[in-house]
Amino acid sequence: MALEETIIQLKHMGKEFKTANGPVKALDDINLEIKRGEIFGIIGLSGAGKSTLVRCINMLEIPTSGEVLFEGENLAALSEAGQRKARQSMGMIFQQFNLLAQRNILRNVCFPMEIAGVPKQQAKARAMELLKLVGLEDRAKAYPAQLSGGQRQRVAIARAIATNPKVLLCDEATSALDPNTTKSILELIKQINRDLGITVIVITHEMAVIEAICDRVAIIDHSQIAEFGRVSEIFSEPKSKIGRQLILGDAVENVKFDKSRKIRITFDGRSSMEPVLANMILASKVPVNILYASTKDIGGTAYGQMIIQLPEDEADAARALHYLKTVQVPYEEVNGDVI
Ligand SMILES: Nc1ncnc2c1ncn2[C@@H]1O[C@H](COP(=O)(O)OP(=O)(O)OP(=O)(O)O)[C@@H](O)[C@H]1O
Repeated sequence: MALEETIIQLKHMGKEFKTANGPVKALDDINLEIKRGEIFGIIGLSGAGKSTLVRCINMLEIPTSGEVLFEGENLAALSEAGQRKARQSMGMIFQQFNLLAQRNILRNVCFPMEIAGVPKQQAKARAMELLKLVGLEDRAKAYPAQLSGGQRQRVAIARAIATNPKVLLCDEATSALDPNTTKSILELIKQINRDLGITVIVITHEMAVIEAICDRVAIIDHSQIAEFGRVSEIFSEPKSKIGRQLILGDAVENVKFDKSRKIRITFDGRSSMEPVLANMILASKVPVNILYASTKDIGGTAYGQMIIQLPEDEADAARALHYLKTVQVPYEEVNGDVI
């Protein structure tokens, strides 16, 4: 699918909360464009402003500055009916599922359709279809308490897409789930994006979630966007400090290196690690020391960084560097302050 058309645009958006202890700036000058049909990730540490961002997108919060455009229209300037329509175009799922405990799961899925005025029988038939889509058609009469966490999130997904939204907002939707269940829920979200063409916005503090399903990602830190771009690009070469911490791990900051000459090799998905290292050793004719490595395998290719101690002999070091240049593996010399 060509991801050219912008569905949501945030323009200089800011949000400040007034509290007893003075104003709290939750978001500051946020600029983002989300394309129709993509899976867009927003990642950041706790308190960075992720939830506020998503709540501004679906109008649960009103930004205190800037604009949110949905399909080119400023949400704040829409009539009440227009805002209702826009809100119905965005389904949302949460970490704690937020199902109605007194309703069985069929009636949970029917709920947004009831609010939208869909006739009862029609709503029921659609809810059954959706329960089938999420693999729970045989549990229609069960109550939320009788389901596992993963099953509850499946019901929440069915409910969120019941009114045919254009966007699905997922706020830490897998944070309460174990790794296997997380995987299956992410697969379901990906399937919904692919088969129904629903744009997905994923809010998470977990890199693994971004790696698993997102096309592009924005890293948010202290209320601002630190960097954004394609997941493969950000993962191979995070430019912001928070990006490097989230992607490469912060351990490298705490490693003490000696005074020897060192390089950082960046694996950006074009090269796989083992042949590069083996051939570099062959080229320099001396073993090299790996001082630090933080690499990930994303879709079969290597991303991340390695810090290597160069051979003491200048000529050996030059041969090793020459090899890296020849095979176009990016590297840079680093000193004591390696991050
Ligand atoms: N209703 C509110 N009133 C006052 N301050 C708020 C409110 N909502 C959020 N904040 C503050 O705004 C900042 C951003 O919070 P937000 O919940 O958006 O972060 P987050 O990245 O989603 O974090 P978490 O992952 O912990 O939920 C925090 O400092 C938070 O305390």
